[in-house]
Amino acid sequence: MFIYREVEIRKADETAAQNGLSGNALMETAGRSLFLRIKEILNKNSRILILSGRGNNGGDGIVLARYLNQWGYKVDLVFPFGEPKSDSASEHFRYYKSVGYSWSTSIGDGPYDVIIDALLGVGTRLPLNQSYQDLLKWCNQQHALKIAIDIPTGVLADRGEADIAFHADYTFSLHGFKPSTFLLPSNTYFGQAESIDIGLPQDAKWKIWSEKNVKRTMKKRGSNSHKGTFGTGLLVAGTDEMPGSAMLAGLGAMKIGIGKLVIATTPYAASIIATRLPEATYLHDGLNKLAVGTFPDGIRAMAIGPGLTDEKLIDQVLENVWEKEIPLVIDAGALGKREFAPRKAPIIITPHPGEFSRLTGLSVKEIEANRLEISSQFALQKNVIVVLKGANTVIAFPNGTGFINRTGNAALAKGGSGDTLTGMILGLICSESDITSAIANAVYLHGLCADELVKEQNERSIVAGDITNVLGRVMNRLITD
Ligand SMILES: NC(=O)C1=CN([C@@H]2O[C@H](COP(=O)(O)OP(=O)(O)OC[C@H]3O[C@@H](n4cnc5c(N)ncnc54)[C@H](O)[C@@H]3O)[C@@H](O)[C@H]2O)[C@@H](O)CC1
Ligand SMILES: Nc1ncnc2c1ncn2[C@@H]1O[C@H](COP(=O)(O)OP(=O)(O)O)[C@@H](O)[C@H]1O
Ligand SMILES: [K+]
Repeated sequence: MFIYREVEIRKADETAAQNGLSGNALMETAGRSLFLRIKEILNKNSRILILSGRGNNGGDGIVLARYLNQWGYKVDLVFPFGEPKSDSASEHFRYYKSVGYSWSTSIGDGPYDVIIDALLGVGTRLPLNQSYQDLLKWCNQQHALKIAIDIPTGVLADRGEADIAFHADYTFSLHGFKPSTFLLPSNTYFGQAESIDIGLPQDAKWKIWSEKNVKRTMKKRGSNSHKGTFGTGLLVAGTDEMPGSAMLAGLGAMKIGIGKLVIATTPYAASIIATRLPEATYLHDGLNKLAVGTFPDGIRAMAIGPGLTDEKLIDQVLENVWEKEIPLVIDAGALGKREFAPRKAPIIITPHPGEFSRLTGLSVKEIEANRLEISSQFALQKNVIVVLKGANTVIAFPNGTGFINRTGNAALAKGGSGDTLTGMILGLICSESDITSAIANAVYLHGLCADELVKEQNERSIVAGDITNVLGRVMNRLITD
């Protein structure tokens, strides 16, 4: 499942055209593929309205209308803003007319059972003028199944801004998803989003991390393995006031399969956590000890931040460990504004949008409307791996690639779920060899646990501590030989 920005889509079209696969041919494939998918959700007796714009999105609508006509569906093809003007759409319109199918520039008498929006696609520029807004308002008032081609008209391809937009039940995106499918507020207009293959090679920098990826990258442990195989992690977390953050992160790390875990925390926090997590060992007064240069032996990766508040000590600890060649997960209290000096081993930061706003100086609204691009830029500039949390968590790598995670739900919108994730990331970085898939799998499994939990109880009642209770069950379903 691939994600393409407008420029990448244009490049793919251009490359195809330069090498003999014309825009006209691509439009034919797009329209036919759309027909084959859409007919699965249509009824032969339905009255279908296709609203076509003047660009290539409208052209897809024309090809789709031709196939629907050909197969006996009742379809009205309407160009509310005039006849097509792009080359490929004009050619397809000529062919459409030549085979004798009807069309109009005004909408007929309703009611329609299905409205298909082929008005604007990736060429959209906002704002929409009044006549577009009026038409979209009318569409949204109709009691019809609403299907958008590529993106709902009124949203952009790459950014999340949207004012008035077509409120789709389904959006069928061509070649791959567009970033706005996962951004706010645009994603509220897509309904069920699906990607439609149009025969172009897939080489997206951004992908959706899927169950298939998890199954491919997480395997059963070898029978000869021992605790050393899965590494020792150092978790620097928790204070007297927030002992639970260290416990939740600790459970995350241990229950996802770390070999050994050392928790650097306060003696009071340790005394509480140890009753629930006797498997871990404890570095009493850990933050102070690490700040003066103590460091336990044999650590394979470290996470710092959950439940921590003392910025001075945290800065000191980070300075001391910066040169160590172990991956470093920086979360919560350790995510103050910092420079991220160059470092040999990977840095993983796990901000929620509020924390990322402080790190970048951008507003939360701006971040949500553009979370892929902003995380990607930050990852590139600072040479860090960014896990930007929230619905559709983004994982951005310094080489410009990235993943979107689609598991999880609002049950996670509760204190402590981020702490659990930090522990899970630490646990998989220690116990798996590939850091890229380790991070993505931790994020995926964290969300999947919440999806599992809401099958049995209301999302309001689920607490962060429940996540790791179902982690073993969820992993059993995914991890095979
Ligand atoms: N590789 C692919 O993915 C393919 C994409 N195709 C389709 O081509 C579409 C892109 O086509 P285009 O580049 O022609 O772009 P659009 O079909 O999105 O239309 C752009 C046209 O609408 C106008 N426009 C933009 N914003 C407007 C606004 N606010 N008010 C009024 N007019 C506005 C522009 O001036 C331009 O003339 C895709 O979304 C997809 O549907 C397919 O035809 C086949 C291949
Ligand atoms: N609506 C939601 N859908 C999916 N995931 C969510 C949602 N709300 C929160 N989450 C996830 O829950 C976690 C919350 O992290 P965070 O805000 O840091 O919590 P805390 O600091 O209290 O532990 C993140 O992994 C985030 O992606
Ligand atoms: K559209």
